[in-house]
Amino acid sequence: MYKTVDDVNWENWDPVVTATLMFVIRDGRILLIHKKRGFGKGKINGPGGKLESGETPLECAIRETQEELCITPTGVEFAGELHFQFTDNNSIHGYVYTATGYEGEPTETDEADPIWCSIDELPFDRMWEDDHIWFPHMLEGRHFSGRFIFDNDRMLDAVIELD
Ligand SMILES: CNc1ncnc2c1ncn2[C@@H]1O[C@H](COP(=O)(O)OP(=O)(O)OP(=O)(O)O)[C@@H](O)[C@H]1O
Repeated sequence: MYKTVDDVNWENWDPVVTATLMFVIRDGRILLIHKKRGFGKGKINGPGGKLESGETPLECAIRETQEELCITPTGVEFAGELHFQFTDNNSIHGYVYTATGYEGEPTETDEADPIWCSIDELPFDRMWEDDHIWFPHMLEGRHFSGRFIFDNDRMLDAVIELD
């Protein structure tokens, strides 16, 4: 049973899922989604999802943003990595990207509803519990690597490293 980040053998950690997140940030605002289905349904997050075979995390992040919001992000940069170990043995390795712009118009799809938020008023109470730990670093443009233990929706422990 995982309780703390130190309970995981990170050297040999073999995540069940590799996934991505993309955050378009411009003019003091960030483009988030209300996730309508799948893992994290009902929460506010960035567009993103699971890696498909043969795809790089960057390609996945762009594709998922196209699929979920009908936009193509531009000015994309790597922001950080997230390592989630769940008590039920699920585990997710997440790659986070930022973008400075996009082509197209953010549009609601079956998976997601676009929401523009001021970076000063983020809806952390409706987001995953880890987000408030690494969002400030992402918004400052610092690279981060986070390790987290979750029991379902509840975060049990967190460690964040900065470059
Ligand atoms: C535990 N704390 C967490 N904090 C922040 N973000 C988290 C997260 N845990 C998962 N995520 C993200 O949530 C998306 C799941 O989406 P996703 O893999 O697409 O799930 P979904 O069930 O919809 O699958 P498909 O759409 O069928 O691929 C994916 O971007 C992933 O990075």
